[in-house]
Amino acid sequence: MGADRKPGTTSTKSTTSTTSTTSTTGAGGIRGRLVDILRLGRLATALAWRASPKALLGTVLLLCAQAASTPVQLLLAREVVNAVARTTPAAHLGGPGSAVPLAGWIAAMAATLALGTLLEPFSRTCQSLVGDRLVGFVTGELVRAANRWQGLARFEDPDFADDLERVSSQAARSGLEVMAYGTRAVTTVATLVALCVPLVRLHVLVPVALVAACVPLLARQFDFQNTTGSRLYALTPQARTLRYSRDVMVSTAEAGDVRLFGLGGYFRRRYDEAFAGSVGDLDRLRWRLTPPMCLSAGLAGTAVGAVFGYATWQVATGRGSVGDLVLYGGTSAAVLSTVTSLGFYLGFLPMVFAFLPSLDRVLNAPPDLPEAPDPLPAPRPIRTGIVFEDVHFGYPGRDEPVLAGLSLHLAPGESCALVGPNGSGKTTIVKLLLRLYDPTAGRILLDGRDLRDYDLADLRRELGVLFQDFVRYEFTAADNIGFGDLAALDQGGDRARLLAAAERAGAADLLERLPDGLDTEVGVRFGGRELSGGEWQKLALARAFARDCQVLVLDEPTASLDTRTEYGIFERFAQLTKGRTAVLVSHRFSTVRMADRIVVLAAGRVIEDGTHAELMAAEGEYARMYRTQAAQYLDDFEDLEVPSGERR
Ligand SMILES: Nc1ncnc2c1ncn2[C@@H]1O[C@H](COP(=O)(O)OP(=O)(O)OP(=O)(O)O)[C@@H](O)[C@H]1O
Repeated sequence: MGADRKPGTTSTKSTTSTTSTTSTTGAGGIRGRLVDILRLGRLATALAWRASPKALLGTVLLLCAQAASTPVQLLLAREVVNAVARTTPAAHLGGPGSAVPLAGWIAAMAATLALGTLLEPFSRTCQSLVGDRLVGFVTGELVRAANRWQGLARFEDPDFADDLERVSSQAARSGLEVMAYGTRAVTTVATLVALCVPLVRLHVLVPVALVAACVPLLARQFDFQNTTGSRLYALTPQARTLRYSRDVMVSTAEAGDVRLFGLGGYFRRRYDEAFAGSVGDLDRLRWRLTPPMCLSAGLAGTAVGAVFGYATWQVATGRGSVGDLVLYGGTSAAVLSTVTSLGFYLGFLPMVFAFLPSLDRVLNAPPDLPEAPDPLPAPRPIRTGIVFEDVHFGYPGRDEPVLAGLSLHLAPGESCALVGPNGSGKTTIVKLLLRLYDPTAGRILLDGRDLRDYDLADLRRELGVLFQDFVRYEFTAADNIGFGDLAALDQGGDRARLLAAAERAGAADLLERLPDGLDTEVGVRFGGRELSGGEWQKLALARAFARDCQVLVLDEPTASLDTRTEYGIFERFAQLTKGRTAVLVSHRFSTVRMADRIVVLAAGRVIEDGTHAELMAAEGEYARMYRTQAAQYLDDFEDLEVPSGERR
């Protein structure tokens, strides 16, 4: 689990490991940790710089200017007070005379104050600009990285899901935070030194004692930020659970179910419990860290009071001006607040650095499927077909195999239906054929060469697919079909091609009914026209048909179609799959019968293989399943006068 991974470490297991990262634990020790921090700092600043160089530069400069303003203001305050004192009967309290008149000091003081106040909104604006651009930039990089992962395993890895959660929740802005908190920490140290200089005039031990008294507070501040940051990191899996519980309650997809079953209150309670668990944990930690922080704050405050008392005594005994009193009092108070801020900024950095490795792992994750060094183009035409050769497969993170020694040959141009009980491995075979996973053992050959030898993008261009859980793109109907072949959309919209694909999928009548035909926005998310389940499936089927491919994979292609539409596809199936190798997965025997050949699976193995007639004659598992299927449904289907030449 992600929680077990130490914050700040960049080494990780399996698919999420990166070649560029180094472990920060073990032999490397502190040196390794420092090297890692430097590398991560470089990554973060490079991202922030690439997102918005001007705004980032502006932010850093403004933060430096803001840091300089406090000591300058205190020095000017001293001069103003002294100048005022010199105009009173107690002129000696104003110290030695100055060439600059009182008005000059007041103007300088007012200008510095105004400038300090003015800088703040500018600084905030610049930080917001960098922050927004950085989130956009990092999201762009994330999408780019995600496009390099061509398989599914990484998306199903909970560790990686935690990393993605961290990237979206915390790490996206980390480039800005490293820059902003890093700059603030450095400038705060500079401010601290600048504040200590005038205090030396009071007594050389004063700044030393004051800083020493503030160090415990600095340490406690750092500890508070650092510890809560680490705990937040460890709570990522809970954060994901929370997000899921929230999404279930507010998403359109689950809205009907949640209302019908009255699950709103139940999910609310689950959310509240999970939230209370996470927040309670953080609360306890914060309360535990607060008393030592109070004690150290008390010590630091006492030290400031002591400095002020000492300065007052000095002035009262004629060893300083009233301006000095303002300067020393203000400076010692400023030292305290500066140290507090320094602890805060320094404490924030480990938290930022804890989340940064997730960003690093996600952005630099290597391709998840091995790529051939010299990949072959996909064969055109396919000559000998597809062979599953003693294929074994188990999903990552699951012990039991799904396929155990599956062997199967799909001849070119042949249509093959996979049937079998739920969980027998039909969809898994399809996913392996599409190379969404690689077999654990054995090979899948296309024209005698392992699928892994081919250029993946080229291979996938030859695969048209309709997934069982097909995607409903809430764009236009044209987009839903054209996503099957982007060229049909890119070329200013090859409408004829889109319409032809719709026609093949039995979606022509649907397009006629839509108010703007192909240009109708579908789905309610953006106020488009909602479609029925079957209508969505027709568009998804059209998407599969839109691709000029040699292999067609249809997983439950008719599950939501009405009998007549299914029958229409049945009638034209031979023509639709002409010249293509087709793999059909279905529980509907009316669909299964469209195929030239039927392969029956059980527990990841082929138990029967033949045509419908052969398997019926064999009186085996297929015949039994066929007869068990709802007789009424089959009767309805057969009533639709199937031309004898079409039925296999
Ligand atoms: N992404 C996954 N991660 C882990 N296990 C999975 C995953 N997908 C499927 N499985 C498991 O693999 C087995 C085979 O699933 P598969 O989807 O291939 O079956 P199927 O024959 O297509 O089933 P159905 O008829 O219900 O669609 C099931 O036991 C399932 O729990």
